[in-house]
Amino acid sequence: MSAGTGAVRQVLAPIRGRLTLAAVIAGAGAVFTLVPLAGIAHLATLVLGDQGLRGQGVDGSVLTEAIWQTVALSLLALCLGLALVSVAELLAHLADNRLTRQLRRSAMDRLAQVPLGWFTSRASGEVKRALQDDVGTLHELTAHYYTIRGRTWGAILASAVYLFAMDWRMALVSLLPFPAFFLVFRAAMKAGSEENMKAFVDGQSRINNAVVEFVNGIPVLKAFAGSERANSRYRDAVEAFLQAFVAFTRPLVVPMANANAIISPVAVLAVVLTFGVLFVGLGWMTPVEVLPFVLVTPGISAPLQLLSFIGHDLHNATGAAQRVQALLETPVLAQPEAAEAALPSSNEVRVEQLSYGYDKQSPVLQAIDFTLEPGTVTAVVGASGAGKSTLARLLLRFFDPTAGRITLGGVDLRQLAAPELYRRVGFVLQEVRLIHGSVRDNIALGRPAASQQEIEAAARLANIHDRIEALPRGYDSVVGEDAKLSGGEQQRVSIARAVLLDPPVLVLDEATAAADAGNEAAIQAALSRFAEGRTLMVIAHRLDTVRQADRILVLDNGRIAEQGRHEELLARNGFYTRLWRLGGYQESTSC
Ligand SMILES: Nc1ncnc2c1ncn2[C@@H]1O[C@H](COP(=O)(O)OP(=O)(O)OP(=O)(O)O)[C@@H](O)[C@H]1O
Repeated sequence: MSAGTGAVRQVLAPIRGRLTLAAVIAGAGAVFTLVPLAGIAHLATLVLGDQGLRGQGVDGSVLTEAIWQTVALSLLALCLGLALVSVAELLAHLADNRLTRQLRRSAMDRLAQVPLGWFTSRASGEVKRALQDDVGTLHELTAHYYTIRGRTWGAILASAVYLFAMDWRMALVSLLPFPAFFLVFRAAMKAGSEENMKAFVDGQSRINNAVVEFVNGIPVLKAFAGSERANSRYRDAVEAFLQAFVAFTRPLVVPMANANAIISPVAVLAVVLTFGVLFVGLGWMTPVEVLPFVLVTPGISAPLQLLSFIGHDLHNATGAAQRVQALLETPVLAQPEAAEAALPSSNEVRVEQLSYGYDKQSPVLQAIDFTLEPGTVTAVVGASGAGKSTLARLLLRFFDPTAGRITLGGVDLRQLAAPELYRRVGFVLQEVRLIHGSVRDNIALGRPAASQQEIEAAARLANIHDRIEALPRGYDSVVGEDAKLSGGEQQRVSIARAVLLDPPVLVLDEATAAADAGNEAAIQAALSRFAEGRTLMVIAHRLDTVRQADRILVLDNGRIAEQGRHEELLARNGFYTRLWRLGGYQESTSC
């Protein structure tokens, strides 16, 4: 069993029994729908055969009754067969619905527990692909693949058994084209080597990526690279795919055409008739005994071809199942058991011997120690890549530290239930995420029960109330539709969201990054009002925005290089002073 088929098995495990049942019922349905063909052959034997009623000189009324019985039985079998196939389809679709619901729920449950930091390193497109596109691809497999397999195998086996029951010698030769098809088909598949197949699949995914890149990057590419070069990557991907496609399909075309020709109904009929004439000539069979073979054997071609085509569905679903399975197995952040969960005794945050690395080889933060005293402002500064944002994320338990710990009111964050943590520690981060909903919903995200007055008060404090009032539908305007907000305005909405939660501790990461000068002043004013009386950790590139902090931590390469107040650090003439000078700030000690 390959890893791919293993993933399909695992994903389908909850509904495997239902799918098997659906396939068996569909197979039985296919058997019944073949009965009318056997009925026609039987009618011919009744009417024309030497062993039939005519041959034995049976009177007309018995013959008529036998004919009607055969017709009635055939019709009954046809109706029953169609009903069984419909029941099987219904079962498979119900199982598919069940699986889709279960997969989406499990994925959402899982995503609710994965570290928040997991989302920062993944595009939302990746999650959407697994939850929407891949679950959709699995639909083809669950709702159709198994019933089609059941029907095709049912039809093939029932036909073979019937033909052997009629005349085993004729059955043997009539069915010869089918093993021949398999031999040629296998040879064709070998000709389309695995390497070519891999290049074909890789080419397909390169095109997908290039399309996304092309569409996302059109404005930048056009502005900087000129419209001529804008789509060259996409064109290259299309060309490469075309070559891979030709390399993959060229060796397949002739053998596949041969394979399909061998089992085309005309070819199968030709074989049946040739041997039929021969067997009749030899006196092994009567012409009417050849009829079942003429009627039934060509009917095996279509299901067999279908069987070879639906192999593609399985192939497509394999990749989808692997991605869904990977999403369902994303490592989660351990939450304390209700009995183990502790409540913080204060709002003091202590960071003790904290180390963290996104991967084991390269530590991003090492042996960090500091305390956020209640009611104080601590600023974290440092060069780009020093680890400032990582420190903020650890404080919000986006990840757990590799070594050391962070405590809130004496309780390790790992022992604190997530709602308790986010009730006490609010945050406004670089990447503002507004949901597709009204501005009111966006502000009240953490406290849906908040009153309109409370929401407006939060928006006023965040300096965004007047702007919201000016929107076409005020607080009911929908973000991205009639509420087109600039980066700085979105940031103020996210500040209002944090304000409404009224957390005693606040982590701000580059809160002014997305703002222009006017917006920045508005944001600064909002933040200083909001921060009043709270424990604040602010991360900033702009040193002039943090001069009034009670303490400044200067991060260098994941370690605290210096700490103290602005004046103390400047007086020290060390790393902070160099950063200050590099920033070109005029004023030195007064603030
Ligand atoms: N999700 C991630 N996965 C892997 N490495 C990461 C991830 N996020 C950040 N890093 C790496 O960790 C290091 C510290 O990054 P971090 O964003 O914390 O620095 P920073 O001081 O906030 O930088 P900046 O001021 O430019 O935002 C960098 O080398 C960065 O490449």
